[in-house]
Amino acid sequence: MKNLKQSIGYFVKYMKPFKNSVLIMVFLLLIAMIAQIVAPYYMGQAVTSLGRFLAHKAHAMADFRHFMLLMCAAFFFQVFAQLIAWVIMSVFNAEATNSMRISLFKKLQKMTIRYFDTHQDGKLLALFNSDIDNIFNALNGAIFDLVSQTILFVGTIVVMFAINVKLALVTMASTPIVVLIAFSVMKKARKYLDEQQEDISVLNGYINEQLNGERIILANGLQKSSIAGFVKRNDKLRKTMFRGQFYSGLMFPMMYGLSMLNLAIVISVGTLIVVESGMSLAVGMGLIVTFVQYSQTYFIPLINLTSFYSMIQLALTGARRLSDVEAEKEEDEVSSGINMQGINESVALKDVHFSYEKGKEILHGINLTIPRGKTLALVGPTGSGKTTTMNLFSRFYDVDSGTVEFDGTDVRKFSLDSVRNHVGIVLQDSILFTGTIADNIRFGKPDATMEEVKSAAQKAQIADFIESLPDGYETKISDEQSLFSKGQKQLMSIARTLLSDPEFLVLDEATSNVDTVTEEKIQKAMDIVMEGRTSFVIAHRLKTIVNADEIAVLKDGSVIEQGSHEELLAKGGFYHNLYVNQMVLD
Ligand SMILES: Nc1ncnc2c1ncn2[C@@H]1O[C@H](COP(=O)(O)OP(=O)(O)OP(=O)(O)O)[C@@H](O)[C@H]1O
Repeated sequence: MKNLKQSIGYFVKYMKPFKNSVLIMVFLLLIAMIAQIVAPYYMGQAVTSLGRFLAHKAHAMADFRHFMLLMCAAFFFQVFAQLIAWVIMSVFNAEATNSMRISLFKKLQKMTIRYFDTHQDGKLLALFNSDIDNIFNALNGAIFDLVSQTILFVGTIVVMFAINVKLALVTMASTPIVVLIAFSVMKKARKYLDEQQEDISVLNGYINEQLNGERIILANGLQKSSIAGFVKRNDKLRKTMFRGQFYSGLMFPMMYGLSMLNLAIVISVGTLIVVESGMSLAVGMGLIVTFVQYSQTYFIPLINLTSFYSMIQLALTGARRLSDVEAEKEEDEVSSGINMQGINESVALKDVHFSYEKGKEILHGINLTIPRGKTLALVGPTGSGKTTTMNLFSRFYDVDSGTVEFDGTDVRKFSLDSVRNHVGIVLQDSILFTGTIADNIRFGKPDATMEEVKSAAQKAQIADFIESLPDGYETKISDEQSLFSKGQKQLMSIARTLLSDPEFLVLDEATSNVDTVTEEKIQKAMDIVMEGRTSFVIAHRLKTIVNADEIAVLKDGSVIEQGSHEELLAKGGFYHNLYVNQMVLD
């Protein structure tokens, strides 16, 4: 029930701006349904008039013509009003799902890094290509019918009672059985349709993860186990899909069968009632024809509503999942807080403790200070917490205790906007976006001139490579992203950073997997980008940081050694061993 309330709340939120259109649509459908409800009455009256005419009452012909005309007018209004209502609905449905899509994308842009770290990309994509699609389909197909069929259902009951109470009761006699059967089948269908959406999202997440890791799968010959993982998840989806569709599909034939049975009851019991009441043949015939029609218009809504059940259910599930995302915690308001002006003294971590999950501390009281214009390099074995430390500087995560300080002020006091404006990040796995190389380099400074772009590329040691491409700076990235090596991508990312000129640079160097020539280029580009700039570098190859002003060694979340390259070598400790081992490997 709570889920249903949540889903309906979501729909109400996105339908509110279109309430006038919805009201006009409901009004038009009301007209259409009234026309549909009165048509059988006119048809019955026409049959009665015809009966009278055949019984040699010549004046009844005029009545016959009159009722036939009214019946045709009713049909016309029904079709016309339905057509206009359909057009109006199509417009507001497209608009409503459009704003759902935009809101979802905007919301995702405000999410914390923690959210992305804990949600698979594929599952997030399923929100767009499965949940919103389901809502669109339901709005387009089912909502129109939900409104019109409800009006038709209620209207038919009212008119039936107005015409003949006994026959109305006969027509509705089977309703409790119908509702009981429908309710129990729907309950089952609902359970499996809910599961179906969850299974689609799990499968999407798996496909996305496996495709991203295709290189590793191929390299390790893991294709079989990858396929087995897919088959397992796909099989679960197949089963829930079958069950969901089976139970929701069961409704239509069952309801249709019941409607036929009901029709037989209306004709036979209705005939008895007509005969017993001593009506004239013409009136009796007209009445039976009218109620045969009403028995249909009474059952059609029930049949339609149940046949749209799965569509509506999928949309309700989608709405709940989307509203769950809307309720997720966002990053702090980007513009609230002090505006960071720049760095005059230092950037520091003071007694920082941090954990991703409660009770599993990753950093245990880190103290690091980077004076303005200096470079601090962080080295340490894998899993020691280097990336975690880096994430704290840009406030991707907040500390459990202690502080991250810029010029002695807690980073949480600054607006996120200004922190991110002053902190530049070059990641190990640099991402290039769709567009040209030039677009990618001017990413952080969209108004940069071509001269500035070229100069940044020059300093980042990537200009020669870019100029060797047939389209140079205008080379499109979309399809060729994979043509660039990890090192080349990082050099472009360094060029991007040079152009946006941040006061504080956080750099995760990518030299671990690149060839010697690229390594040298990265080294040179790093030296240029860090020159005179306050910088924090995660180093994988110690050769690249021998000139750093300060080197800190991180192990199991604690800084165990700190000093210049020479000091640390002289100490003969962990850093010394690390360095000697790497030199041997080189
Ligand atoms: N998003 C996360 N959620 C939970 N635990 C995490 C998350 N990211 C990292 N960890 C854990 O935190 C610890 C430190 O990881 P981190 O990535 O900071 O190490 P690292 O020194 O950068 O390693 P590497 O050199 O391999 O990149 C590891 O035990 C890791 O499993």
